[in-house]
Amino acid sequence: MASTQLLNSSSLLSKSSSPSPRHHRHRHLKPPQTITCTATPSITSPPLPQPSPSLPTTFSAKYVPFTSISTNTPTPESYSLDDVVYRSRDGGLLDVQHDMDALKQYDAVYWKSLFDSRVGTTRWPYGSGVWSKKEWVLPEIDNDDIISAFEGNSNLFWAERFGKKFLGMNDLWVKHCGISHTGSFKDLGMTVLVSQVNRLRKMNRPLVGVGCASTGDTSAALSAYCAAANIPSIVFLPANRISMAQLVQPIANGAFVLSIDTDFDGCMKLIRQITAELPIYLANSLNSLRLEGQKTAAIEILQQFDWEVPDCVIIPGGNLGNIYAFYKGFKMCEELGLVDKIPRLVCAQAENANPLFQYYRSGWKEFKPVKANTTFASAIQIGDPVSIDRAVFALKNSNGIVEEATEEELMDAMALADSTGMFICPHTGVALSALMKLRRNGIISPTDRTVVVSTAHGLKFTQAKIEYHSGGIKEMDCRFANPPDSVKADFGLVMDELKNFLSRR
Ligand SMILES: Cc1ncc(COP(=O)(O)O)c(C=O)c1O
Ligand SMILES: N[C@@H](CCOP(=O)(O)O)C(=O)O
Repeated sequence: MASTQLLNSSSLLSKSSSPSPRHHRHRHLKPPQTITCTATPSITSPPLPQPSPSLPTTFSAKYVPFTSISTNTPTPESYSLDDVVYRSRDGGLLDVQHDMDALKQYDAVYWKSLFDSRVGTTRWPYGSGVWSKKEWVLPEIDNDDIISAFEGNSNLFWAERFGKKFLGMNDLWVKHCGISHTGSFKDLGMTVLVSQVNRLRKMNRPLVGVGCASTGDTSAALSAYCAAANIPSIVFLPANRISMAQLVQPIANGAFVLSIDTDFDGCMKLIRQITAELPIYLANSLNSLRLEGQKTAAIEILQQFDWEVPDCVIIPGGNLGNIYAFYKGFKMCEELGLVDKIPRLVCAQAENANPLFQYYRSGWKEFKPVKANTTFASAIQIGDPVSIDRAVFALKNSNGIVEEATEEELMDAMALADSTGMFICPHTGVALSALMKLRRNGIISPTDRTVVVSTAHGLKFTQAKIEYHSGGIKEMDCRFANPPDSVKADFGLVMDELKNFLSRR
């Protein structure tokens, strides 16, 4: 039932049968103010500042070795975003570096006004929460090459009841990145990556498809965006380790799906080897393009708070790209003067897959990959995260914290959140458990403005919820289970049940 609901609600799928969802109407029209090949800032509303003719009208970005960012050392090594490259010459990570000098020519008021003016519009592609920040994301792409489902602009939910009831907090927020086209935050990165592949294929670059290893969400996003762009997608899934709802997504979207008898880390190793051999573009977050889209969620949070910076942001971590993406989004806002500080970042891991937590607890002495054990937070069952260096950098530079959650803690937290009207995924349960611990030990105070990043839709994880609420999980009390009562179709018996229920309230 969960998967049916998700598939029915996907606007990507309905696109082919119904050619004119509201935001596609303008796609091939060029309204006077639309930016085309260059990223000329364009503003027409009277109160918005106009770029002066003497200021730059194009922006650019390139790949540089991540170490040049983390050590703040200029490097001659760089690559065009049109190159197919995932690693620096010495085998390290890459990062997308924007021409900050050009961006700094415009003041903070300009950027805030520009971004705010695009929220909720139907103007292609700026109505997307990602592409509303195009100049900071992928400035040089032609608008017609963009593959978007108007992702982003997700609800920043005031978790009033959860905060007050369980934590004594009045300023707790949940950023629902999972309420999205394919049901997770991966849409934010995938629109950027697939758009760039679309551009490269139009430039006749010999890319036969796009591939990823996945614990479920990356593959769902990849296959949907590729289907929309008519680009072949190839996904490697760890056999029997992802939810049925996640498995059916790439299948339905026409991906070539290999269910492989290994764990995620094994699939990741294989896809890296395959993409080194074949002209298949790598879609995992090792590819730094993905993080450019994901970082917009951080910018969006600031925008939703009228550019006030929250005290703390808690993010569940697996392959560890997202924690860096959030850091990058916040940092860019600080560097360009939109805010004057960044929030404290917390990365939350499942105890059963906690290599970052162990590294943190050792005082950052030595990183050791782990064999990730089964966890209800199956999308973060990852023992050898590719973005470990990015995550450590983000945490060290944000006074960051790493926390972990046991299976019982994460499932209880999920059940408690659901009981206050949310319907979250187990990964968000991990983040909420971390928050509960940090509140208990006083690191987060009752008045701290705190944002928990919810990464996937709860409907993808109904099986975990069913097991919890039926109380059938080994060695777990399932304290907050709410199983249905069975009763015969008899007025008196139904009345008895109801009286019983009401007397307990
Ligand atoms: C639902 C969900 N939450 C959290 C994560 C963790 O994100 P990251 O791998 O960027 O740390 C993932 C994927 O790994 C995910 O699918
Ligand atoms: N949770 C992820 C794991 C892969 O992460 P990625 O961000 O590197 O693609 C998934 O859904 O597959």
